[in-house]
Amino acid sequence: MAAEFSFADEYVGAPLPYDLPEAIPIEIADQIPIAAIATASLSDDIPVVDPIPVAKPPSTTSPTSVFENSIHDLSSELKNSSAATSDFTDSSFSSPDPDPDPDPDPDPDPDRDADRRVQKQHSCHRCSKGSRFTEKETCLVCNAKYCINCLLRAMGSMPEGRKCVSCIGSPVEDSKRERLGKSSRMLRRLLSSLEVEQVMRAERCCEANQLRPEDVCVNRKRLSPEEMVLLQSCPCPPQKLKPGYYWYDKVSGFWGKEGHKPDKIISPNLNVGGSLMRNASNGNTGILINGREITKVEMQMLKWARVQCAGNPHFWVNADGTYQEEGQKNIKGQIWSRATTKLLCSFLSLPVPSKGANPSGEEVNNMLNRNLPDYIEHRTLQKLLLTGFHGSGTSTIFKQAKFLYRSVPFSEEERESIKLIIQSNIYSYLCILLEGRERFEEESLAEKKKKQPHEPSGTDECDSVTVYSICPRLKAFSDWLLKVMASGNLEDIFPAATREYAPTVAELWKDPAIQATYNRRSELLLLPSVASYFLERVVDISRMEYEPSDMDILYADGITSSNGLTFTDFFFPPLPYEASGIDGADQQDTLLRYQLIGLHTKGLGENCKWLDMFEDIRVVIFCISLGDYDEYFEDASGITLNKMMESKRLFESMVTHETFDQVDFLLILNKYDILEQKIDRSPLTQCDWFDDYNPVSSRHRPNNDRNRNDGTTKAQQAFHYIAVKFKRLFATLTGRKLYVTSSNSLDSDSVDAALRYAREILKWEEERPSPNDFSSFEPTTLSP
Ligand SMILES: Nc1nc2c(ncn2[C@@H]2O[C@H](COP(=O)(O)OP(=O)(O)OP(=O)(O)O)[C@@H](O)[C@H]2O)c(=O)[nH]1
Ligand SMILES: [Mg+2]
Repeated sequence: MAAEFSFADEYVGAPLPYDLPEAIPIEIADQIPIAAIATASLSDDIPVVDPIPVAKPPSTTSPTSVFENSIHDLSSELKNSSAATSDFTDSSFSSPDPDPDPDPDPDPDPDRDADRRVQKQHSCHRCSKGSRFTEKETCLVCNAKYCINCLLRAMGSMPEGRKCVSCIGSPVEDSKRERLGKSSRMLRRLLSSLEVEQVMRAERCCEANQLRPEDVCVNRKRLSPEEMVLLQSCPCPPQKLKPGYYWYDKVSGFWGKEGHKPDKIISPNLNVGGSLMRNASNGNTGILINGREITKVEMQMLKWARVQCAGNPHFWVNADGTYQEEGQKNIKGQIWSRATTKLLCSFLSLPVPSKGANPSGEEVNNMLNRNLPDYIEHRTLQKLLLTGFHGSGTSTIFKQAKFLYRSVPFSEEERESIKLIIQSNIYSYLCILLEGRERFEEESLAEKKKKQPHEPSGTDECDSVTVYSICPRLKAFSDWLLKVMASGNLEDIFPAATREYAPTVAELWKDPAIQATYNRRSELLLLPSVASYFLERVVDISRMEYEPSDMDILYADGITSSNGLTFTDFFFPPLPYEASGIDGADQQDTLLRYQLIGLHTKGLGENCKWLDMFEDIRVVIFCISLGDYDEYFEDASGITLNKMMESKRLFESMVTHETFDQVDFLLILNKYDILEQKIDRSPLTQCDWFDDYNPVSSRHRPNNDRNRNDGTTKAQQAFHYIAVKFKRLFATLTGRKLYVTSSNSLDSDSVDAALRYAREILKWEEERPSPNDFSSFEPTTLSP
């Protein structure tokens, strides 16, 4: 070893030998020509990356043979290990080639001397130059070594880390997994630190370099990709998992290699692998824990823990260590209750529950805070894009999602800014009302005049008063406020002055003229329905110490980021009935995280050009207000348009956008409550697109009463009609099926149901047969 150090010290400044063998004979080290080392130093013109993949270097360990060998080692280990494995006859495991070609590149010259063989073995795979002492980088798959001049040509941009181009996509040798993500000196010389970081990240996180689920067998069943994710991302996963055969006791969380005593306690209740076998750990004590015959050391541990073992009892042991005998209902004790038991376990090399373990299974509720490996994170994050026409309720749905699924829906900072928005919104609402009042006053005066054109105007004052008139003091305040708003200078008086004026605003709001104006709110196109909710409490809301309630936040308008994009990550907590008996599929659901991306139409750009950004969206949730059918707005050029028609236009451009040509759409027909309120007085045919609406109706029955023929209400009929209209439109435009649901986004349960429906759609999509699979039938019904 001393020789190695002196060797390295001698060549300070030159590249140090890479992969220096444990013991280098000093004579060889002394013979290395300095020139040979110099060739390994970084040349100024780093070779341009060769885009054409180089031929896969011949190797004594091809990717498959490497992998097969590890399986082979494993099965032979298991075969030898115990009688328990002798009946392991899973024929689905391909038996590895017992004698893989020992040398696919046989030496043509059997007389070549040992030094030359060593030289070839250690020279660069591409240029054949260099010796074992020149710095080289090794392919993680085939072991080919490359010198600094050839590395980039051989490995390209390294999308999966250090692999020859021809090895990309192949699994890495298990023994090399420890090396993943640990950069080498050569790489740091060739690439910038940012590039090195990127390559290392790719090496660590790309899917091809992960342990393959089918290489891990739990309770004699190979894992599926989902089971693998579940296992690796649970709160107490088996650390440093390698290919192999394992047993897992789901009830207690005990985990071990087949034929061996337990060596870990992992999270219980994971639905992975098959059923636990009695002989899983090759025990021969006659004592059973959760159906597995325990080993002698475990029996010893039980005895020390004062668990009565006479008569070979069969125990049920829970994750918290409590145990009971099979067939008996009472808990007999707790294995870990005595401090000495844990000590003895470490003495016997038996696992004890880890501090972080949460035996109650509460971890399911804490999934959001997990630290998932990037590749799992990526695989388990489902993106849902939420958008819709202005005022359709997307922000309300978004806020509901935060309230429903986030433990801290809004930070202190967010609440503070929402508070200011609410306080200033009040003045916007009031101004809409004041403008409306002026308009209505003028109209009614004109009408008055029209009715009595020839009457003598002796009582001037009386003539100029209408139900929309306000007293001079309030009129002066109104004029001043409208002027401030028109000049866009609300910020100048807000919030200080507005606090002062809160009592005047309250007085105005209560004034009969404003109330009369408010009664005609359907004519005030810009007045949101929540105006009265806030105006009622203007004095309270305007106070400095006002803190918006959840309801206030939900109702508040205008909480949208400047670029029109907001997002929130969440997972669906199990519903009460799900939590009691989470089955396999549902357990995997709780693992999936969702990202709700709220996109305001103003962020879409012309012709929805920014939609290209959303290519990894799984479901588009398009929101339409059911109340829009008889509502209008003025576009930029002053043309009055029907809101439902505009919603339809936006819907058409979204569903036909090429980014979403494979993406499922969920249409939320929102504001169902408003439809219920107005359908009786305002026919659906007000919207041109619905002019053929002809519901089966019972004339003498009120809105919410059941229709005599089929038991549906008017609102339900209208909803069905609109849903089918959109389904047909979608089918015509895309040839696909549209999912539709109704909601009232002010009601959290309704939003929860709608978003869970989006989750169902994702599940169906995953189960959906590929287009080539003609054996299954895809329903094409248009009914919602
Ligand atoms: N009655 C009723 N009101 C709703 C419902 N959903 C939303 N609103 C109200 O409708 C108004 C508009 O809702 P938002 O969620 O702000 O709509 P949006 O799609 O974000 O609209 P913009 O961001 O302004 O384009 C708000 O005042 C909401 O409180 C609903 O289901 N029923
Ligand atoms: Mg919004």
